[in-house]
Amino acid sequence: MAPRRTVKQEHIKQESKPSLMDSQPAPARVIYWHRTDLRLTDSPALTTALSIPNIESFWPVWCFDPEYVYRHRVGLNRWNFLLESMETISGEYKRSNGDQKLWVLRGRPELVLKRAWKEWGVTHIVWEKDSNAYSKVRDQRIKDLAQECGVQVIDMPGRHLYDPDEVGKANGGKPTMTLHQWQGITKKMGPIAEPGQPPERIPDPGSKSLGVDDGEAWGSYEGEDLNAHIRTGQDTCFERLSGPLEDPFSVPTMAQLGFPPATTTIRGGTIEAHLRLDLFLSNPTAVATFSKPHSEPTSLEPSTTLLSPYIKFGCVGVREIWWGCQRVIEAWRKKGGKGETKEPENMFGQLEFRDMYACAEACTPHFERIRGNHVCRYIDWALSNQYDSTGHEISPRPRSDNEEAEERFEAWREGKTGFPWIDACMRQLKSEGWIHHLARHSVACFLTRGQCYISWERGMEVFDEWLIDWDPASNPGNWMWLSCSAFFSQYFRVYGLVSWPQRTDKTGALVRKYCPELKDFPDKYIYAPHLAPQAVQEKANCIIGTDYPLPMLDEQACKDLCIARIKNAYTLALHGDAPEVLDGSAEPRLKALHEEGGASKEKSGEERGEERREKRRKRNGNESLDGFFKKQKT
Ligand SMILES: Cc1cc2nc3c(=O)[nH]c(=O)nc-3n(C[C@H](O)[C@H](O)[C@H](O)COP(=O)(O)OP(=O)(O)OC[C@H]3O[C@@H](n4cnc5c(N)ncnc54)[C@H](O)[C@@H]3O)c2cc1C
Repeated sequence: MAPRRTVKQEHIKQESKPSLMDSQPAPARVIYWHRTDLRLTDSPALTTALSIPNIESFWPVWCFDPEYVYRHRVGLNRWNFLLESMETISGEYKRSNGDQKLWVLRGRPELVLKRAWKEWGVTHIVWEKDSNAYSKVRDQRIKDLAQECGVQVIDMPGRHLYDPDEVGKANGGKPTMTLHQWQGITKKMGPIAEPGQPPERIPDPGSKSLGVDDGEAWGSYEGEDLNAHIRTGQDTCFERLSGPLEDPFSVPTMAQLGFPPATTTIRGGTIEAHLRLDLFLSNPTAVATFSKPHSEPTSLEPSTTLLSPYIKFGCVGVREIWWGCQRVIEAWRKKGGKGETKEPENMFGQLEFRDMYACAEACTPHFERIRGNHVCRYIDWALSNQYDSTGHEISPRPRSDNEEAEERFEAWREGKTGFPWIDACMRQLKSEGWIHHLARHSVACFLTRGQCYISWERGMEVFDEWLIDWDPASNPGNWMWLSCSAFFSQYFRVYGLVSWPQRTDKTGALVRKYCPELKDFPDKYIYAPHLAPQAVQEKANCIIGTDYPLPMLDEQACKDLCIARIKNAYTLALHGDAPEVLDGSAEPRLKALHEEGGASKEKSGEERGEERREKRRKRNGNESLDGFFKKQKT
């Protein structure tokens, strides 16, 4: 086992001034600002906050930010998960100290924090650092404000195995584009820190009031409410900074936000997170032999850990998972366990992928779109973002004149493509807020390079809204991977819409659950009901074309067309920051290539490379993650 590395404490400047009376540092009044770190365990930032000398008062705070509430599309399931996670940690605080809770301040962080600093005489604010672009801008605003107000800021990494900014620096400011590259860099950065001990007792809060707090525009928001379409009731969330008079500083409810109940069965919070982690760790063989490519996207019960929503909201620390797996596997080895899986398939590989994307995002401007994104290949997808002559995205987005693409996109989103595997995955996503990784592969491949040739930006937005585990690095990163825009280039490997799900479930259980109109079809036709004879359709009480859609496109013909076009885009070899992409001349050039059809006749570098890799794999008998994909029929 790697040597224990403890959390560095040098961020705490010991500059709390000694009082004149004695050598004690001046009393510290500390706000711990929770963001997506809703846990008390494995939190270097919280540990640091609690080790500030001579704490007189301590407030764990959450800023309910109107920017997040209105400016970011968030589905009901993610809202619900967030609120449950906030309630749970509030309860944890209360259990540690009856006077404590999560102090929820409703309004813009720069307004409500400033108010709290002033009213509560705050000396320090501490938070877990985020590396994504949005958080960096927000955090800098708060840092500047804190400096003006004489409040000391401490921000500590802790969300990832390694600080993505530091990994990026060690990589010369460049994004990590392969796991191998990320591993090479982090190997030199020392072992992954072990999770620290959770706090024993939380100090008392000082004042429990912020004085008169209504009448101010704490939660004012000028822009369009992007969640208006899911609000069914009145939104009263921001009426007062400290929430309802009868329950001050409480966690908002779905009803106060004007939302109806969520549909997901996935419960939020750190208790649930640890139960789930313990359950996974309780089966050492499963931990040691975990193999992502061999998990089952068709399974009704998740065949992977389903820890992602908890990791997203920080209900569990990544180091707890990492070291939990290490310990279980070591004990299993000692007992003679055999057949251990390796990176990237195993659980360590999964957590490393997350870190790899975080570093890529931290080092890539405009990671979430094509234009201006230097790691993303330019492909002339349908329904790409539209920009005006000054380079600003046109908003609200005009409907494209490519009606066919608009209709296909809508059908994909609503689970009405006529391909039961795709439809079941999309309906599960909408209803549960989570789908298996390989289900994500299937629907993303289908929408982009597989059949529809629609921009990954559109698919990513739908995931942004519906995933509970939405992550600003992993979501665009994986969409670029799946669309062969970055990270992965074997665009000729396309998931079969029937053969792929059949690999792990010939009976179509997931389809029967999420597309109940198909539930009485025999197994033979469950993934392609349009091929069933009329009599079979009648017996199943479902006429294809009436009760369930006909396939919206020809799978094979569209696949061939996509491959040919993407090959042309690879030949053109432009990325999102190329002058031709920025000035709009790339599109006609690529369209001309499609019309000539020339490039597609020759084998591309990727295809030739793939042939070489395949030969090597055959020689070595080695099954990599990609090798596994190759095995399935396309
Ligand atoms: C198109 C697409 C979009 C995705 N969007 C997101 C997203 O917004 N947020 C997100 O957390 N994951 C995303 N993923 C990655 C992955 O699908 C999920 O992390 C995983 O399915 C979560 O389930 P789990 O916790 O059971 O995973 P497990 O297999 O049990 O893995 C454990 C943890 O490792 C991490 N992880 C595993 N695979 C990946 C991966 N490929 N990329 C990044 N992290 C990974 C996650 O934190 C996950 O919880 C996306 C994948 C695709 C193909």
